[in-house]
Amino acid sequence: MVAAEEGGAAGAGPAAEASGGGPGSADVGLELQTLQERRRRQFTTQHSTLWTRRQQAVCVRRAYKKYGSKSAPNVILDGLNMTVPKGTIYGLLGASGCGKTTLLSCIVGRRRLDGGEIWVLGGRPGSRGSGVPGPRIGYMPQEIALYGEFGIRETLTYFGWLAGMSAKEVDAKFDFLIELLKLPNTSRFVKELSGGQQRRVSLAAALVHDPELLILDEPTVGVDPVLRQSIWDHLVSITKEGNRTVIITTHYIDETRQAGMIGLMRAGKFLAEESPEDLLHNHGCDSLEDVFLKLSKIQNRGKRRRSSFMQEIMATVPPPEEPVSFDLNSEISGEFGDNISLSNKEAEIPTGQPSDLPPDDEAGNEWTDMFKVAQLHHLKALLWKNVLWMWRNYGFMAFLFGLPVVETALYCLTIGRDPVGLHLSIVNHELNNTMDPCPKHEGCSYELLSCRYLQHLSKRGVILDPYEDYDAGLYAVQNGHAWGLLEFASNFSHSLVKRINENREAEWYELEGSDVNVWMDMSDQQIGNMLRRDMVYSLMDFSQDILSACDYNPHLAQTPLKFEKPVYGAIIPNFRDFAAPGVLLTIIFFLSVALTSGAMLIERNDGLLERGLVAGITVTEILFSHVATQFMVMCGQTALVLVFSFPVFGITCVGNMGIVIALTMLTGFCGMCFGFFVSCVCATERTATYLAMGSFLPIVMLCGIIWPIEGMHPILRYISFIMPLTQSTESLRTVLARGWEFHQPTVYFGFVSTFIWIIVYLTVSVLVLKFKKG
Ligand SMILES: Nc1ncnc2c1ncn2[C@@H]1O[C@H](COP(=O)(O)OP(=O)(O)OP(=O)(O)O)[C@@H](O)[C@H]1O
Repeated sequence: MVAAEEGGAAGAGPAAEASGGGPGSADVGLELQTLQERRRRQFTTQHSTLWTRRQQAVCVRRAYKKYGSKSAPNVILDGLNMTVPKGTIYGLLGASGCGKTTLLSCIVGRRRLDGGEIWVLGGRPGSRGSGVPGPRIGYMPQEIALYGEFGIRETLTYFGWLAGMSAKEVDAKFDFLIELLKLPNTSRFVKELSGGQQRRVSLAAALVHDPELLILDEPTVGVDPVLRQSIWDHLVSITKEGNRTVIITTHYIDETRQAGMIGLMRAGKFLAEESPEDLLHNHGCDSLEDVFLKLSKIQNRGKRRRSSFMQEIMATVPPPEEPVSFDLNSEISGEFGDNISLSNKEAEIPTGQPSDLPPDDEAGNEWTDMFKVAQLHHLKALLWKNVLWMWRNYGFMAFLFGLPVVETALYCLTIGRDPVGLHLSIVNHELNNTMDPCPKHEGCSYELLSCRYLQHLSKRGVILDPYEDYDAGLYAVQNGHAWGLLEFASNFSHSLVKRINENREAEWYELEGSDVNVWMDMSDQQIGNMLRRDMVYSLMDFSQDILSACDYNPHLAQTPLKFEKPVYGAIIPNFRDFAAPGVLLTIIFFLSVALTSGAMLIERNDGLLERGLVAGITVTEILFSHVATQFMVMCGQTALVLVFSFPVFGITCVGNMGIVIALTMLTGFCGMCFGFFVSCVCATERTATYLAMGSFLPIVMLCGIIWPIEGMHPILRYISFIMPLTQSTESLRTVLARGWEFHQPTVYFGFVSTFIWIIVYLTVSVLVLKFKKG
């Protein structure tokens, strides 16, 4: 209070003297000199060395960060300076949306600044050997970022293992944290806990490995005042010895009175960075909220020149009672005079030689970093977590194993079988336009040949509907009751005999009378072609039947084009066998896409991936763990698909089953990599779903799965050549239908192409994950 009054007097004095040039007594002169010296020191660029910056827990200098495009940037950090001395609790305060989370994510190395520099625990976040991200940090993000299907103990075990703790060490910490955070010691899943309890589990996960730097983004939301106090007490106790530091953001401004230092953030800068006592004292306020309001108002007015802004602040702030010595090692955020930071934090600067600082590497953007060897304890934690997640989501897993079976069965039961029960309208004038059934004719008879032909046609499963006349028969076709109309002339049998016997001498009316006029509904190509095929085959059967019955050589009825047994494939090819290779690979490929992208997006969108990355796991480790666990699932799916395709539904396979299995599994692996790629390039599940679904039909159409590539537009043929499933489909088809071995180029090219796609997807995914930060 005395200091404030003195400050007030001192603050008023110089201004008056400056304007009025008052009496020059020795005392006043000395005071003025002291004051000027203090101001000079406070607003002169501070000397900050690399050494001093690395001595802080966190040191941010001239941080600049924007979102959005260059033309319309949303500047979040605008030349911000921040200094968090070791062993302190640092309260980061500011209005919602001012950029606290952004700043924290830059500190933990998950976002990059667009300008300026950050030092965390003596190193640059993300640089080799800095330990940041890594177990030196405990990070509690704003979102819950926990696996809902895990229990509390499992959650802590996972994060403990990630930090390199043993199961015993986690167990030892478990009871303490349960007690500290008043968590229910039950086996209930995290998703079954209340919102506040979930946040406390999240806090426990950040505390479990006792990190050097704790970064807590709003840890006390939804926590009752008593518990909030015990959390603060714990934070105070862990920082007491000076080797643990806490940065905490909160919307309960007044709880930060217990912090060692407070940074008030607004409009991309700090309004002040002081201890709570100094803030209250220096600004003559009763609450930190008032200080914040006051400084905000000043900042608003401070659109004018910085010097006048500083003058105003100076007028409200008293000088320290003791003149302080100028220390080159002192380190305040306002080293460039941006922050209104008035206290000398000399006392908080650790002295002595720099202790075992990590190497001063540049942020790890090197290629080798991406593939650095995985750490065993990370892999252990990740694999355990993945398996546990699958175990807990057994409904989803049953679906993943059931779906390929259902899809394969559906394919085999629905595609490629000949349509049956098709109707044809028959107008037979040989029966005098009656609808009487045809009498049955056998042996060498030339009577009612139309009926004899129709007998052969109906043997092929076609349903023949007699109509009285042409109009009625055609009407049935036009209304979709029949797929075609066959009309026989009244002199059909007679004309046909003449046509055969008299051959070149036959009259034109005899030729016309022996024709069967056919009007087809060709709106369905498959049905139309199949009926035409049946009519032609029936005609051949009919001719051979008559010729045999009348002791002629039935060979006469055949066309001179004689199709021998095909070199490869069946005499009557089956569309199911043609499409099967592509369909099977598509099923395996897209199931793997769904599994991988789903699992990855769940992690990403719930902040779990982010949290894991801050805990120090690498992209390679995540990739490896997912590949390992999902590969097991994919193997199961592949086995089911192959068993149902070949032994159960009898899809033709004349080739080496080993090649079929290998190629199918490789394609599944390629699908996993595509799923990984989808989850990396898509921000949300919705965009990932659109991408996965959007890519389904183009892949199916372009890869020659439902129609031969030779029938495509010439330009698309080139595109098709490089599509992920084209070569593998061709390769599998060749193995299944031709029985070719691996040394044939068509076969091994399927493997090569799939392998290249795997490399492409993996490389892009790793690059995106590596570089897609803020
Ligand atoms: N990925 C992003 N892309 C674009 N803008 C973003 C992104 N992340 C944050 N922002 C914007 O940046 C600003 C700062 O966000 P940030 O989450 O850092 O604020 P905050 O201070 O943590 O807010 P709160 O206290 O509400 O959590 C906000 O306006 C937000 O909309």
